[in-house]
Amino acid sequence: MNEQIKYYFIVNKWAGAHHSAQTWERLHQLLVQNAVNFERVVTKYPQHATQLAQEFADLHPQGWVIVAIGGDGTLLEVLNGVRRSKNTVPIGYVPAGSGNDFARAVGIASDPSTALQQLIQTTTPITLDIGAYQNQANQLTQYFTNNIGIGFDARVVYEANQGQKVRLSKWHLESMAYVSALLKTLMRQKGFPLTIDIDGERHEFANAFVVSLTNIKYFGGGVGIAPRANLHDGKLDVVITEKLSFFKFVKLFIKLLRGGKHLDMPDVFFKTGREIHVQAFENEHGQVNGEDLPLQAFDLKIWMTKQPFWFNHKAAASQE
Ligand SMILES: Nc1ncnc2c1ncn2[C@@H]1O[C@H](COP(=O)(O)OP(=O)(O)OP(=O)(O)O)[C@@H](O)[C@H]1O
Repeated sequence: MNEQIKYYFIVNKWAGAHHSAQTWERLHQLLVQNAVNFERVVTKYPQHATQLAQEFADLHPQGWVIVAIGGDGTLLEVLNGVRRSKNTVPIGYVPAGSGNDFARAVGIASDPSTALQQLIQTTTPITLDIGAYQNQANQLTQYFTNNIGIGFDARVVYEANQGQKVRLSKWHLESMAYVSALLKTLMRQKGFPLTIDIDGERHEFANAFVVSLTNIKYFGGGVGIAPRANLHDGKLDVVITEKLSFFKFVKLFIKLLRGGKHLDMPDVFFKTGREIHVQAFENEHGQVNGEDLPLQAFDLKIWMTKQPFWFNHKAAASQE
């Protein structure tokens, strides 16, 4: 434990289909038992974590770690707040969401109490790749730890978020919401025209369907879309498929679930790159870190940058 470090916990009690509130009660007890020096704040509305993180980072340039407690969406909000600050503050993360893909990718324990122990035993920050993007519609620079998706995966997120997830969570069946969203999207999502420039090389797709620009191996709660993703190489992994027949899609999905053999299929486009410009010319669903982006004709510039995080180095090294 680094005695000099203090922790500012930003708790999203709405994450994990509201189970995060109980998780925080357990974590709070552990913090008190371990005499950890901390403050905490609870988010009051969506995007509040961004404001809280920015304000705190502005006032506390040194000696603090800002810790997101929630899912990948809460981590995303905290990251964007920290990046808006004039100070560089390391980010910690305790997974308490439904998907928790970032934790899975970097080796943070899925059990929140164990993840908290890992956090408070950390002594120095680790710097990892993150993605930055600018939507040409608003020119605002935003950041992500996990991935951006356009089309299929984004629509699954959108469909799953249409209320069923929270309703089903009462019986711990939130994964059913994703299965139902997946089937619905498979039937409804059409292919769309897409142009992508990867480090200056142009690729065109008449019928894009799955478009994943990813910094980590997983999306959608543990689906290994990019098994070769590396958080130290300064590159994003780009995985694209066009609309396939139902049987080809099932074949792809099986390969995907069986450890990433899908990248070798001729129907799958895979490249890595540092600077990406992606344009979809029709209104499509989008997602970033599992959060809906408004339906739009996407025109995004994406590049890589670095962010200090606060977690166990050994766990991260095993992801290289
Ligand atoms: N007080 C609040 N009231 C309502 N929504 C909130 C509040 N605070 C945060 N949120 C929203 O909760 C949403 C869910 O967060 P998050 O993604 O962290 O959890 P999750 O969806 O359960 O997990 P995962 O993304 O890992 O599957 C985010 O969109 C966030 O903006």
